[in-house]
Amino acid sequence: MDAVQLWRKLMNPYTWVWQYARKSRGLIIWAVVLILVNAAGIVVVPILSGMIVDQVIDEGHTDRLVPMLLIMIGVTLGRTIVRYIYEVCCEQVGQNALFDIRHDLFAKLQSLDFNFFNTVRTGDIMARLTGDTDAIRHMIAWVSYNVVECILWFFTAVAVMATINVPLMLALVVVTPLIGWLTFKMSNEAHPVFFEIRQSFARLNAMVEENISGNRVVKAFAREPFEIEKFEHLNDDYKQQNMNSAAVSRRYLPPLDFLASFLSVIVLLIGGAFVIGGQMSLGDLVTFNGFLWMLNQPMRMSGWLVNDIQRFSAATVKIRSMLGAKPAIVSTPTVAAKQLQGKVQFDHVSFAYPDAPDTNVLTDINFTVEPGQTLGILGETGAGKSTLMNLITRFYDPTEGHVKLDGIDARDWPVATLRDQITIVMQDLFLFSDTIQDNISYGNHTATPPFIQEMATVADANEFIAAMPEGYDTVVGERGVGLSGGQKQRISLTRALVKDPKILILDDTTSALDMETEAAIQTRLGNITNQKTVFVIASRISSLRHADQIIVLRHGRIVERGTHDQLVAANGYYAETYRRQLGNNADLKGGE
Ligand SMILES: Nc1ncnc2c1ncn2[C@@H]1O[C@H](COP(=O)(O)OP(=O)(O)OP(=O)(O)O)[C@@H](O)[C@H]1O
Repeated sequence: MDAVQLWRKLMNPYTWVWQYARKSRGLIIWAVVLILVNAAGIVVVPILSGMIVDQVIDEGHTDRLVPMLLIMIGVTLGRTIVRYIYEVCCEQVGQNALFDIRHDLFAKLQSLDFNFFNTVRTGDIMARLTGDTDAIRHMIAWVSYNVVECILWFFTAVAVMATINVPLMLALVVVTPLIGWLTFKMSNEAHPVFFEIRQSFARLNAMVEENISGNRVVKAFAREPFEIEKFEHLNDDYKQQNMNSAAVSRRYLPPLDFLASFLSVIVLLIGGAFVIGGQMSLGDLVTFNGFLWMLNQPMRMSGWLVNDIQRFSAATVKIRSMLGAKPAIVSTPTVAAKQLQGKVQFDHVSFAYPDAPDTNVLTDINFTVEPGQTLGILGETGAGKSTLMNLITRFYDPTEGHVKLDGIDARDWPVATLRDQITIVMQDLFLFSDTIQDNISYGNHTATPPFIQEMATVADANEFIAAMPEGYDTVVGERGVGLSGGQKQRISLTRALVKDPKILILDDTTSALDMETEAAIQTRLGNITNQKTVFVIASRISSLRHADQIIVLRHGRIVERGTHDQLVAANGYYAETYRRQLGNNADLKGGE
């Protein structure tokens, strides 16, 4: 790697963060000006201290004491105010940048598809949105001005000392390369440690997140001690990683401190000799002593600042990797957004999930559903039913063949058009922590209350919602805590119906309901869905029997297809399931 490449690599995190900070250029300019003013003011007190010794104490100009003291107080006060203002400016720049970074991260999250969420754990994502973004804010709001201050103080001190006594200044400065070398070594050692701390924090976060989401399973299996042990293990790892970082600091900070203290010794020894030899006044020695902390402070700070810079650098890697993640499904439409008619064709479609590319979950699927028709899908668990539906909404693209909507490949439609007009009621029911009303109107904010109630009646939800203490205004918890499985299913179905899609996919939507409720819903659904193309995945024949076509999936292939009567006559898996369910429940027979 040549010097230019190395420089680019080192500057990479800063050029990246500059995109976010540069919007606050005005504040940054103010901060820089004020930092310079502060650095200029910092020399006043040591210089005046020396002058007091020489002119007031030594030469007896006592009348100069009060003005000098007043100037010292005034400058110190002024510097305090100036420092306060630029600290506020830097914090503001940091918060502005943080706001935009969080915005971009969240927008990126919305653009990523199932492939990303299948592979990255929620806790890890949360760590990026919290700890990592804060490391960046800390860099802009605190580390940045401290680094500038340290550099300015150091060189100002060196410059002023050079005007007083060059040999003494050189004697002090000669120690600094050693300090630079120690700082550089510490930085090298700290970098991997900080990366590990960050990873460990993400693991801890992911575990806690999973524990909270899965708290019912934990309690049901009385596995709290196991969870605590698992947490302890990760907690211990996090502690250990932080201890490792502290160990690096512990190794380097004492020699750095020692070198800083050594500077006082140099001033006293060499400066003292100059004073005794008459080459320097006592006042100048006092001034030199006053400047020592301006050499000292940057050296002491440098170790900590390097730590913070490493943390910043590790955080940018993680954040940028998420911002750079590419969704597999991208909208590159060749047709304009328009109303779907509802025709769905699968043309020699095969599919394998990206994490298992050699295992076909669907193989050579062919069927056509005309607008307004209903397709019923039956199949054993894991046969590929949900996967089939995920291809219609373009949550995934087929590995082979074409999924066509109104005769056009799904990849040629704008993704937003597909998702807007195709609604899927998933098996994995999710309700937001919000009112039932807002959950139901999630896909259609303009839905009127009478329409919502009408759809809730179709889904057999109106009655139980109305009976709740606050009716449609009842707040349900994350994942619909406080509702039964069947109630959640009915609210999810209402939500889908309120969106009034052209294509409706029901993935085992009524499985938690009793047969009578399910049959009532089916009848009412039949009345309102004659203009829609409907896909029904179900394990109960009663939910499938009225479909225009039914397919049976096994190991990702269509093994039977036809109407209810044809399939019963064919005497295959469908007929066998039908007879078994018929034997178990005389109602089915009655429905014939
Ligand atoms: N994200 C994924 N990555 C890899 N394999 C997956 C993924 N999701 C599902 N599968 C696999 O694909 C196959 C089909 O799953 P799918 O959920 O489509 O079946 P299904 O017929 O809907 O089952 P069920 O009736 O249990 O819901 C299963 O073998 C499953 O393990």
